[in-house]
Amino acid sequence: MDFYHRAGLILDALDNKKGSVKGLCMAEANKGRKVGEGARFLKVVIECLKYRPHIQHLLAATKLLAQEPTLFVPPSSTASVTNALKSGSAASANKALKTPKKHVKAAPTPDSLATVMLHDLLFAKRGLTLPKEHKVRKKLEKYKSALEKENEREKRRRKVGTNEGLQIPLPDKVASSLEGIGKGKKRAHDVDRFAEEGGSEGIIGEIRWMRVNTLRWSVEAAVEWFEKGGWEMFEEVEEMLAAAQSKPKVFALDAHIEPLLALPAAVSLPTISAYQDGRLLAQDKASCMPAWVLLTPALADAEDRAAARAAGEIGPDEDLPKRGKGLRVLDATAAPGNKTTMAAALIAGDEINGKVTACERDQGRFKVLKDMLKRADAKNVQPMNVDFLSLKPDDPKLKNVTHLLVDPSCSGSGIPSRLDHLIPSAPEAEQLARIKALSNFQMAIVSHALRFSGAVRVVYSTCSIWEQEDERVVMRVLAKKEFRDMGWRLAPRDEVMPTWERRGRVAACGGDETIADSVVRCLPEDGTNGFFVACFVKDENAPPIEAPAGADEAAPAVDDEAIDVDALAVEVEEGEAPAAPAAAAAAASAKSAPAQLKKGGKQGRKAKSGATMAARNAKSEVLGRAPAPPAAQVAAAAAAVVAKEADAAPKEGGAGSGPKKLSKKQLYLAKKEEMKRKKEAAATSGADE
Ligand SMILES: C[S@@+](CC[C@H](N)C(=O)[O-])C[C@H]1O[C@@H](n2cnc3c(N)ncnc32)[C@H](O)[C@@H]1O
Repeated sequence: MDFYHRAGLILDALDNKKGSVKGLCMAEANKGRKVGEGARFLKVVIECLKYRPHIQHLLAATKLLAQEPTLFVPPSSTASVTNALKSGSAASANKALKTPKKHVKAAPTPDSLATVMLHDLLFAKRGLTLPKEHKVRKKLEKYKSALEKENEREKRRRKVGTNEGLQIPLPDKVASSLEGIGKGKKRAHDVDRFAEEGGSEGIIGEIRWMRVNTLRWSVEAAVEWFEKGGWEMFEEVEEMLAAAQSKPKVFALDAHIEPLLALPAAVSLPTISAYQDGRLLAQDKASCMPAWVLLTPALADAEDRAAARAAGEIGPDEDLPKRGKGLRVLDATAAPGNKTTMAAALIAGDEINGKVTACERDQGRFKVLKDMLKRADAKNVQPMNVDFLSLKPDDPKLKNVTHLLVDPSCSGSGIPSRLDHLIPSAPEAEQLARIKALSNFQMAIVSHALRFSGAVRVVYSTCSIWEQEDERVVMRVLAKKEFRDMGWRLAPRDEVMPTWERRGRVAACGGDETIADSVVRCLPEDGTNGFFVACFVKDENAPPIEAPAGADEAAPAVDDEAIDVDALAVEVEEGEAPAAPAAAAAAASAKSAPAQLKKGGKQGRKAKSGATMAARNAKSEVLGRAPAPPAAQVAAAAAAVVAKEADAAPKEGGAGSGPKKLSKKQLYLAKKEEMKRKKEAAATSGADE
């Protein structure tokens, strides 16, 4: 009965807009820590939501709740007293009152509990999972034939042949992304992880994004592993998608983010052993952007240093950070840990010797974060179950924190697979009030990050498509004299995914095109979740920037200091969304999609990184391709620098000479290309003969 109560509680929480389907199922499962429970809740709750209007009809038609007022009232709960009193049953109210306090548990409403139980009674293959002698079961069985009769009547009335016809239909893509939940389990806890990640993370439209966890593996090893397993690699995601029509085992390297691979969405995660053991992680491309943007300059510097060391220009240990003196990242809002583990992977290793401090306020989600750290083998992360806002930005222990990730709770309006259409939406005014409250909360979190004494780079991101949570938060920051006086400004486009075409909305930036161009937007038509990324950089030596025109106008007239963040605590869980106000949603998706997946959208890191750009050019070279147009435009300046550097470099043989040392990946690609050429040559000569 406990499972039914808890599933009923999830339905109640959904009715009260306390979170997303997935978020609430996982939160409830985390309370019990029973392996596989998250997936079980998710499956049952989704099924109940699909049947809910029909079950409501059955309850009304059979008058079940009125005839059995205490049947769905759990005895040992305070709520049971209220519910029992409401139902008019003195006996059950008395019983509830006598229950000792220590056993008091939250109780689902009779309506939600009845929905879950009727679902199992009528529609689940296994039927009700209660012992045959259980009182509730015995009573419900008495109503079964009346309920089934009404069910058949309803099928005839609605002209549907099967029970499935009585459900609220799910869009194909959403339905297929949920199909694998609970199936193909190798180890029982994989089922929960799959439920957590499989529904939304990593799978967008036709693509399943997988990040190579470089804490456990390398991109080269991953490529080799896939190819050995009979998978064909494609240079471009679009080509891979075209090939996927006829071949299931295809993959591509992402054009913008190095450790990212694209696979066809139809690929089943539980069948990929490298996913099972944490060498591959399911993570949407957009969700990889914040850590990438935060750390690319540091990575480029590290590559420069490594190249100089390899060339003998600096000593083997020179410029290496001393023990404990590496880069310090703070992830302000970390669970479930996608961005934390990515940041940890990017800065691991001697050259950067980086560490991440990961804050998570929510206890249940903190457990999820710790699981993820274990799975990713992220030993360079210190997780803290703490409210980020309670940390002192001038705490001497945190003075080495230079880079911060700020990915606060948001409306989640950018996530297409959230099943929002299964839940009745709140009135528009209520939705707008919630978005405004979220925007204030986000402003409070990002403001707190900017106050950290050592901070020089702060990336702000949301999986929302609403301007109030995106550009307008940025505009509020830029409007604040306090931050401008500290030297904060927006990082320019060439540091923030320069070759990603979809940028911020100009109107939301008070008409300032430079600001809009400095930030990144993503939409599902780009092959990602809806997402937003902005990067603030501090330059204490440069004169403070001016407040941008329109900044005050764009800023809601709410003082971010006066927010009761705790009051929002439940409302702002990850991925929780008010349904999109229709007009805004339509406007967002009507915007034409840039060709993000097209050839050559290569992400240039910092232009000054000759080594990094050289790596990219070399990759194009070994594959026998000229850089394709969009990348070429943006990378032209950087490529020129590289070409100049290459020209200026002493020729082979001299000290520190020769072409830049090829990275493992370049070597791998070169080797591969050579083999391909040999094969082709052999084939051609054979044909010639
Ligand atoms: C959008 S999620 C973060 C997702 C995460 N960055 C990732 O990529 O996996 C926001 C998280 O912030 C947490 N959170 C919200 N307010 C917080 C606060 N004041 N301090 C610490 N964590 C907070 C929420 O509990 C939630 O887990």
